[in-house]
Amino acid sequence: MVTSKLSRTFSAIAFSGLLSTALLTNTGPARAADPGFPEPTIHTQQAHDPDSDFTSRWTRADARQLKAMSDPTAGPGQNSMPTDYTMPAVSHDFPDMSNGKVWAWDTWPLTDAQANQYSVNGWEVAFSLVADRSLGFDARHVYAKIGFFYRKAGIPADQRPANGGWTYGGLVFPDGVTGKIFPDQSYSHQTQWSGSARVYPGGKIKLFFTDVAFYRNPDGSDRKPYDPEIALSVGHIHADKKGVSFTGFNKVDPLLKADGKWYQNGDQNEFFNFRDPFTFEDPAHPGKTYMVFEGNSAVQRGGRDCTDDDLGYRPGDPRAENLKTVMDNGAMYQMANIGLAVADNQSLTRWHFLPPILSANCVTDQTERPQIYMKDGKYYLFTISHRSTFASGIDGPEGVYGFVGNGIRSDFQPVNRGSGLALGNPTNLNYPAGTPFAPDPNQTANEFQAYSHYVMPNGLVESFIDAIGGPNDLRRGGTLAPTVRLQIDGDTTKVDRSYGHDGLGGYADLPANRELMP
Ligand SMILES: OC[C@H]1O[C@H](OC[C@H]2O[C@H](O[C@]3(CO)O[C@H](CO)[C@@H](O)[C@@H]3O)[C@H](O)[C@@H](O)[C@@H]2O)[C@H](O)[C@@H](O)[C@H]1O
Repeated sequence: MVTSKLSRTFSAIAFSGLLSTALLTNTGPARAADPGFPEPTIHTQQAHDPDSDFTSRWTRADARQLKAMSDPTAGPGQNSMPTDYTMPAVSHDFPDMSNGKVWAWDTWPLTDAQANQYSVNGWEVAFSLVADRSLGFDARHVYAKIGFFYRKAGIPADQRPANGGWTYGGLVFPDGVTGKIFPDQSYSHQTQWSGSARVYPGGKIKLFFTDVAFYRNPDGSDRKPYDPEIALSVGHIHADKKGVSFTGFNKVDPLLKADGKWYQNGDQNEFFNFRDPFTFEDPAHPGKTYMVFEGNSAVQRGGRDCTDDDLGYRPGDPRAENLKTVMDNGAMYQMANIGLAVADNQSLTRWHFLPPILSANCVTDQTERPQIYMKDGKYYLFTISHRSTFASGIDGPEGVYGFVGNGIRSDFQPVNRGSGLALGNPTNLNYPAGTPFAPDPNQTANEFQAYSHYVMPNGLVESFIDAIGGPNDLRRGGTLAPTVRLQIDGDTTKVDRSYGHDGLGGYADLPANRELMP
């Protein structure tokens, strides 16, 4: 499981000439029947009580639309995915926001519970997972800490330095604060994973994050079982002429641990996913605070637990797959879900689980950094997923997947022709992962250019650069990518190519839309 994605990628660069013979289709649920691909599942978008046990499904019939809408005639060096849903190519000479100080990846701005982004006394603030540059980039997850960056607010992106003008402010937590929630503190590594930061009048900040301990195997071997808990720490922001600093963050409250009932735990699967809390208030349920997070369906790893509903084919669809065959091919190892929890008190220190709002059984194993985004009365559930975590028989690019409904618990409709793809890296789905992709002569691969996207107000999307280039000119990122803009409208989203330069805005641009003067 610790295989480096890039090593997998480049060992997979084998031009096997797997040009799909499938026909190109490009319409949504109402399209004419296509001989190669199924119709997507019908989703009503209907809202359900958040406390109910209705879980929407991202089905295989939905996810097969990803391939259905890819261009089977696109050859090596071409993107087969529609450009409306593809992030424009990032150039190989990208700037570094920390000027070589740290690797930076998952990033979240300072927001309130409605996802408004705040500048504080004239400074914009972003939290990022960071790791020392002496570590290899792929080793970063085990050593991640939450750091922060700040920059002057109100400067247009094209008037800032190329790297966005950020100052690296250091780590958020004093040494030894996190990790204490684990009763057995014999871990070999303690690390901090993603979350969200909510600001309150006066500058109080509630930082929700994933507290993680990695334990050494008894035989000393490399693979380490791990233990993640969703946690809260409270601090204060200080911002003066010189810059930004924090106090507090010297205590951690454990909030949620995977329960094995709705959310898979380590007894069921040592590779389970449980992390990335995103809290929000829902205008439809005043006085309550909810949280979405990444989880897995609570089944025993490898159990044959997918159902015909997870496949989601319309009755009589001749392109439907056989459930037994799907599981014989191993798809039941991919059992992602998106969880929901609700706070039991105003200070947000006590929470309880509700059933998941989305499952992706036999579709993908990871629905990471989920977030709820509200626009025009609609509720969008955005999440990120990797090409490598899709189940056997499903293929899609690294990037953002979106689902639209009419409440936080809805029969969510995957956006864009039922596929769910909102913003993918340039990828040719007709070729194995890692097949060189050359949108311009200076680049050889962009399939892993960006990841861990977060959708900000006005449809702006930030992400970090993972890797650009091929085996001969590979450059790892560890810094934020150019911001892009999505036009979000009903059940469609589209990359706004009039934003920035052909759709690519400033590097690391996370503009505040509100000001806080504590
Ligand atoms: O089971 C333990 C594994 O832990 C590592 O990987 C964790 C995941 O890291 C990424 O997830 C995010 C999104 O970028 O990054 C944060 C951690 O750095 C996390 O909060 C986010 O969800 C990857 O995107 C995801 O695929 C990984 O599973 C490690 O890499 C593995 O080798 C295991 O040890």
